[in-house]
Amino acid sequence: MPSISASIAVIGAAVAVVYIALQWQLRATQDPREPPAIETSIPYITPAIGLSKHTYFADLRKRYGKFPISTLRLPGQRIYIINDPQLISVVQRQYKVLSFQSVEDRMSHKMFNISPLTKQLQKAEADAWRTGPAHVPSPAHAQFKPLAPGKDLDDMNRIMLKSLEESMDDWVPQDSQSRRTQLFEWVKEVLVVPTTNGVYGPENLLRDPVARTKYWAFFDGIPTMIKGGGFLVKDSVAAIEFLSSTWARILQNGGHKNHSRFIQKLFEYYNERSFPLKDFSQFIMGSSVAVLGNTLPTAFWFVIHLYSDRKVFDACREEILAQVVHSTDADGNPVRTLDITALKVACPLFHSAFKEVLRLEAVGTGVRGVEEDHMLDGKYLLRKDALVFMPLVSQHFDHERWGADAEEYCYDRFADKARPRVSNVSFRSFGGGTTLCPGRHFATTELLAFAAMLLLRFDIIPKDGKWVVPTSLNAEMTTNMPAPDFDVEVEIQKRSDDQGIKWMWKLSESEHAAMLGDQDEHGNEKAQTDN
Ligand code: HEM
Repeated sequence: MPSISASIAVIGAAVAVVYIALQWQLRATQDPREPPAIETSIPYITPAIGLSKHTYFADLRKRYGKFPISTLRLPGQRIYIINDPQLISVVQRQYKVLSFQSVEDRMSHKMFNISPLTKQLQKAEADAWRTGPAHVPSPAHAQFKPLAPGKDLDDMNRIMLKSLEESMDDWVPQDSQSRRTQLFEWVKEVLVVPTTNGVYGPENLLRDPVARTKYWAFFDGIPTMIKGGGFLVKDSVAAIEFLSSTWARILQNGGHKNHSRFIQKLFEYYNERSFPLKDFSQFIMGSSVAVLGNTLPTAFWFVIHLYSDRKVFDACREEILAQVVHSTDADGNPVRTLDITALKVACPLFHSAFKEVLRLEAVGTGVRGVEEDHMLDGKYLLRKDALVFMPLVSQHFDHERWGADAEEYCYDRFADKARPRVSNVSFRSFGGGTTLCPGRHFATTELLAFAAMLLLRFDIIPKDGKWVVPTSLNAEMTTNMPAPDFDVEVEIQKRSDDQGIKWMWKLSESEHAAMLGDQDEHGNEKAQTDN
């Protein structure tokens, strides 16, 4: 029988042989024209472990400096990490070869149980767009048109605002002056219905509390499903089945006509192309992740930053108050009216405080799929089927562009004319290029309106009188805007100067202000009209 030391020697030798073989294989399969490979100390394993946390990208920058582009080799997958803003612009211009559409299609295959026919149809649509003329919209763009500024978006905004207004009287119970609550949970509870009422319209499924419970079960399982662990999150899979079959029943009976233009357009898109109903009702159900996934955490961080610093609170409240019109109703009771459009066009500090939340708190990564071998900027070979990652932290925390205070919350950063102007490519919370988030106008209107309503009518006091702004180190990479690591217990109080006042919230103008980050289809910046 071999001694223990001999066994250890044999195992050690085997490990060494495997290690050398992996190192050899990694080098042999890495084309010298590809970006340099990093994190090769244990080939394939080191980056796989690192990528389990979003903090990995900041960590890589600390260890490797401001590298422009590098390769991470994972088992069966290459990932090119790009930090250089010039290269990011080049990526955005190559939107057909370095495609967001292919990432969306891959994700849908990981989350949903869809038929081979639907996969074929998805591929045919994507190929037709990729090889077609420049003016042909991508499948996603054809589906999400109602979110662009225009009548459909105005209708969505109005329904969302009405819904916010109707729910506001219950933010604190009507027979009470205050309520104690966990802030993130509360924000989610009060915003989920107005947001989805706006997007889905009068027959919104998520008005039903059972459907909302199912949505959260689905959402919580996404990170595991994406990693191929669907069998570990049976509740999520069952929730998808429940929600999508409910959608299928609605659509089968023509119920989409009672929903918003957004849903009608999605239905028309899939139906005209003969996608099976069972499959596309899963996609329609899944759209709720795009709608809510980033919106709800952004609302939480916005509220925390507005209320946790008296200076920010006072400056923003004062600016909004200046837009409030005072009048009386027929019985002589005080009426105050706020035009929500003014929050975008006449409240530069408040608008800046919002953008700064998006800049500072975002942890996500822009992702693109490489459709064919491609020489990026004529310099770096990107191999077919690899992924391109553009981590937000590399852009948002760059001292050269944002200043030495890049890691701090400076609410007036975007309104301060003394600061140098930063390129849109460096502000990536809504993504960039042709795939810039189409829901950004809706989300911005809603979150500014929600925060203004709070500032004007409610005080928020932390449990022990002292604000603790949570970290988000443990957040999943499912969304760009993270959930906090812990919730914050607060008391929400009706303001003493708000008794007996009737509030009117109106939306006078159609969407017209370009968001920071806007770029045209070539990745060039659009003129800024909102600063
Ligand atoms: C604060 C809230 C939001 C944030 C931070 C956000 C952020 C993003 C980001 C980063 C992307 C990927 C873009 C890229 O990589 O180029 C995206 C895509 C998308 N978002 Fe949003 N989003 C928000 C709210 C919304 C809302 C409310 C909707 C719908 C009403 C929405 C609909 C979409 C859709 C449909 C896409 C896919 C676009 C495409 O395929 O071209 N988003 N969003």
